[in-house]
Amino acid sequence: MSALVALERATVGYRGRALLNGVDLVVDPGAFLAMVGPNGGGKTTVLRSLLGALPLLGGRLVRPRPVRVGYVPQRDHVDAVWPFTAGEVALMGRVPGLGPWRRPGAEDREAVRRAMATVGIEHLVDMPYGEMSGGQRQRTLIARALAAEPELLVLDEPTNGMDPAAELATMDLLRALHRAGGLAIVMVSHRLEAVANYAQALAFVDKDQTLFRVGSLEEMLRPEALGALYGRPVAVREFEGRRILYPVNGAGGAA
Ligand SMILES: Nc1ncnc2c1ncn2[C@@H]1O[C@H](COP(=O)(O)OP(=O)(O)OP(=O)(O)O)[C@@H](O)[C@H]1O
Repeated sequence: MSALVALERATVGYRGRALLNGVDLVVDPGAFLAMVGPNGGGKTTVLRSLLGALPLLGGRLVRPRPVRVGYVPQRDHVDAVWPFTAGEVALMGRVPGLGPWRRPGAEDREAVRRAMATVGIEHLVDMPYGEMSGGQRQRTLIARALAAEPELLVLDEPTNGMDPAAELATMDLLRALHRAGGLAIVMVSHRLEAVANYAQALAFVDKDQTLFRVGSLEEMLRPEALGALYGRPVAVREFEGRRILYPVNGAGGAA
């Protein structure tokens, strides 16, 4: 089965200045990949390069066929004073497929209703976006992306600034979406622990360490890979079925 999209030996950066070189990244149908790294480490830059939104400075972006992508931007980057209801925001996800001069029709409204029901906010369709909680806004933005009926859902820091309960609820929702429909998911997070119980593959990104490394969850949670990201020993333990990460001192005890 061919990849949905891939970067091959890519150099990513801005205005001729490379942030990272030699980036190899393959997104297969049904993948669940999380890109993790410190703030400013280059995660969004790699994501934008993968989506073709930022020209590569070297290497290749491979797109074997057109792929429908649903993009969920960072919540904080979406203006909360938009004078729109949740339903109207979600309907924006249909706009790229409408073509010029076509107004949304019954099919578009039905796609929006389905998307809002999928993320559990069908009852909030008439609520002003600006009056929603952070978690509700996140669901609205995910519904907007799902309304486009994507094969690949891309999310930039979907749990940023959320309390632990809202973070878990959002990650549970993404897992349910992934399991339900063979949807491929690529997401960015600066918190490894937020994604270590959900993603199937991880990419560690930190331009300051010239680090770009991608592998299966098991591979990337080994001490050696974690040490490369954090610059110190980090251990993973399972507690009540969930992985927990914590720094350890040289002797192997908790720091
Ligand atoms: N449009 C731009 N032009 C020039 N430099 C940029 C641009 N956007 C981001 N950068 C720089 O690229 C580097 C990586 O930024 P990027 O947003 O990719 O990091 P990130 O890992 O996604 O961070 P965060 O977790 O804070 O969103 C930063 O030093 C940033 O200042």
